[in-house]
Amino acid sequence: GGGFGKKEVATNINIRTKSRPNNNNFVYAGSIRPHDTSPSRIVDPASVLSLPDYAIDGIPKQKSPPGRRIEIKSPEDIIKMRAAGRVARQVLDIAGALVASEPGITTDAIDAAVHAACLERQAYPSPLNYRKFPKSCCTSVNEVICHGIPDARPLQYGDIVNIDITCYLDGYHGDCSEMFVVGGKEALDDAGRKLLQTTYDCWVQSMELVKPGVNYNVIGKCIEEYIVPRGYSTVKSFCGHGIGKIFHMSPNIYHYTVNQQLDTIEAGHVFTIEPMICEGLSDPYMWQDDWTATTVDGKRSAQFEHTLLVTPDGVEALTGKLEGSQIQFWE
Ligand SMILES: O=C(NO)c1ccnc2c1ccn2Cc1ccccc1
Ligand SMILES: [Co+2]
Ligand SMILES: [Co+2]
Ligand SMILES: [Co+2]
Repeated sequence: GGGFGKKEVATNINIRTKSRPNNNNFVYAGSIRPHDTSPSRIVDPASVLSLPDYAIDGIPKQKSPPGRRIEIKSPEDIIKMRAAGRVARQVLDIAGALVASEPGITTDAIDAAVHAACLERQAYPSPLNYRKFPKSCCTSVNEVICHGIPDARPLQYGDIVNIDITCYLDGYHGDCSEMFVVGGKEALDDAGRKLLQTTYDCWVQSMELVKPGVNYNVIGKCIEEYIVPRGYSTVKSFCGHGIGKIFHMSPNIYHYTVNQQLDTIEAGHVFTIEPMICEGLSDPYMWQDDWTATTVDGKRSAQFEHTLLVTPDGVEALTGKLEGSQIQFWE
């Protein structure tokens, strides 16, 4: 407020280019290093259909349904979540096309394109200022497990990068991510191809199990039993999550075997499955920025994510690929 015509802008986080904290004795596990981040992008509230409750102060306020109850979406909720999921998919496709068409593009430039693509669709880029996160998407390269911050680092030939998009459209979030290979399949070593193929396959198999009446624990069991015999590990510190009007809500979705009965999957539940699969150890190692999680051993990690709606006879990926979506070599 205040001032004539001064627009209240979403995000009041620091607006200076921030050189990343990097006191010299921090030991990095792999070869990725933090690069400078650009000033946080702003959102004019008039340009989006609605703002999430954390947009100004960074603090999510809506609470999940009481207890660990899992929300059953109404028909109106579902219509709006399909729209949010479709927008998230469109934005992810735009980001992926940039990786293919602009060799050497920085992850910050990808973030700028994602930010613009969200606003063009009157959607708010959900990660922006969510618990003070400084950017509009996550870009996680090679040994970065998740929540990589878009910055001035140019993508390099042979990098694998997860781009994680969440869009808030007209009151509902849609959340999806996918891997991209800088330079395409020929730029990637055989071990990298195997990592991506195995991660994709365990993810698809776990989604195919989703239908009413099944226990949530089948998801993690399926993932872990598929990847461990193939020599990989699955990250336990970050989960999939319920999603709707709230970015993260119950239930937690575990990507590993939990030896106990969890809740039962029911029609109308909406949640993400987003396994993070590692070549080596799956323990996260936090950078000094408190966001970026890498593997402890510097080996690579891969992730895919869909927002899923449980239907009476199975499951629907609300962020599923569309007519124009690029099909990747592992699909
Ligand atoms: O579901 C997610 N991606 O699929 C997801 C979960 C939690 N926080 C997230 C995301 C994406 C971006 N942030 C922002 C952030 C907030 C606090 C710590 C680190 C990152
Ligand atoms: Co550099
Ligand atoms: Co996501
Ligand atoms: Co998610």
